[in-house]
Amino acid sequence: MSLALGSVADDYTGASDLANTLTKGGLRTVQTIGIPADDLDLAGIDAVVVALKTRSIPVGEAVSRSRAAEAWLRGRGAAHVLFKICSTFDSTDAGNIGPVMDALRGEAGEAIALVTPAFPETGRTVYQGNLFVGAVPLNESPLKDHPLNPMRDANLVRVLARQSASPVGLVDFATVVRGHEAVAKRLDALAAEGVGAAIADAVTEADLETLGRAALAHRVSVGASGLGLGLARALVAAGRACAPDSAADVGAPVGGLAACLAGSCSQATLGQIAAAEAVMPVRRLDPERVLAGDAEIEAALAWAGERVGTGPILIASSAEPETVRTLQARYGGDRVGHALEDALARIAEGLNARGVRRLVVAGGETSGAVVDRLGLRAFQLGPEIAAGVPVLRTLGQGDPMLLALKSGNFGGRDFFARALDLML
Ligand SMILES: Nc1ncnc2c1ncn2[C@@H]1O[C@H](COP(=O)(O)OP(=O)(O)O)[C@@H](O)[C@H]1O
Ligand SMILES: O=C(O)[C@@H](O)C(=O)COP(=O)(O)O
Repeated sequence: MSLALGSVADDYTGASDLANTLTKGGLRTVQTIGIPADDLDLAGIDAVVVALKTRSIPVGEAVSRSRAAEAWLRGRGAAHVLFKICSTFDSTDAGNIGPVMDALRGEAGEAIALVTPAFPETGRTVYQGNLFVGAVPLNESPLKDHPLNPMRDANLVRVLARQSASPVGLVDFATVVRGHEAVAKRLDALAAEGVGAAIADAVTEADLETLGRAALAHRVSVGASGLGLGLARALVAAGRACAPDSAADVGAPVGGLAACLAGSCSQATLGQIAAAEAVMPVRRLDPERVLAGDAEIEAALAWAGERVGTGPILIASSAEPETVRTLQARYGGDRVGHALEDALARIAEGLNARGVRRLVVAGGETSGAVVDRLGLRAFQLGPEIAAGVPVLRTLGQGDPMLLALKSGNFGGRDFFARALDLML
């Protein structure tokens, strides 16, 4: 069985977002955590999204892990590999989007890679190479305050050029609206000038269908879920995937206790935590106490143990930008980030040991730490909770669990309650 599409994703929430989009686009999709075990059953599967945790790790490791995942996908017949990045282009001048893209493009023997983070369903559009989040440029959006990768430049041609070894060009909107052949020509012309990557404008799903069709003529592309949608539709139109008619089904209820964890400090997640206070007990971790030792984790687990038997609970480390800045200035951003991710992962493990089988996690890095700590390896896709966030069911690991791994920025104010309603 050959895969119609492979994807290497730079974080776990991003991978579930893409797997959700590919499923909606008609591809039977599985999400794996890292390179799958050899016994993963790929019968009837069109696409595999290999989730890595490479967005905020040293460049060399991000490159080598991404290359290994790409090699695995190619070995399963994937003619095209999408490097799934964040729709808000989360990265720093050191990478990791540019270096991983350069490596995958080199590996694929391609002269140029099409790049677009556009995902109109969640308000991410690209015009003249500038990324908009809703109505504002990226650098005016809440992403300017991200704890790990504050995004302070909306011009992605400039942003990517700082990270890539080759020059970066633009496939502008006027070209995209002329269709996939015009895009293909523009890519060829840029490649002939020695340009190694082109940011492509996209405002609507129709633009992404055009870009998906153009990208499919190459072996590698870089983008968010919007490009995934374009690729999925192009594959179905070309008869290379068979568009199953049944919607994603998460199978029989798993039962067990339910809990939510939040490590994202995005404006969306802060609002969702505030809304959750009305419907479930919420405990806020004290980051200073987390940095001081294990007592805060033990206290949170004891608090949860008294409540989770009668209904879902939420434990959060999330804080407003000013509080985050103060803490980072005192202890260092990396140290704080890792300590809080690790604390929430250990709390997830403790909750699981107390019978929690349904778990909602807010935050990409946070989800990565939790899923790794629980040792989860692969997921089947369930129904969509909000744009970019599906219900996931663990695959091939004994008693199933249900998870929702939410990008910090996604979902409406009632996200936690809504997720739990769909996770039975
Ligand atoms: N109170 C806090 N102060 C500083 N950093 C925090 C706080 N709470 C969480 N963090 C860190 O912020 C980062 C949030 O990243 P992530 O989980 O990927 O969320 P998002 O999906 O919003 O990007 C994590 O490293 C997390 O540990
Ligand atoms: O493309 C997106 O916006 C998401 O799929 C994504 O990658 C989310 O990353 P986090 O916000 O770090 O969870």
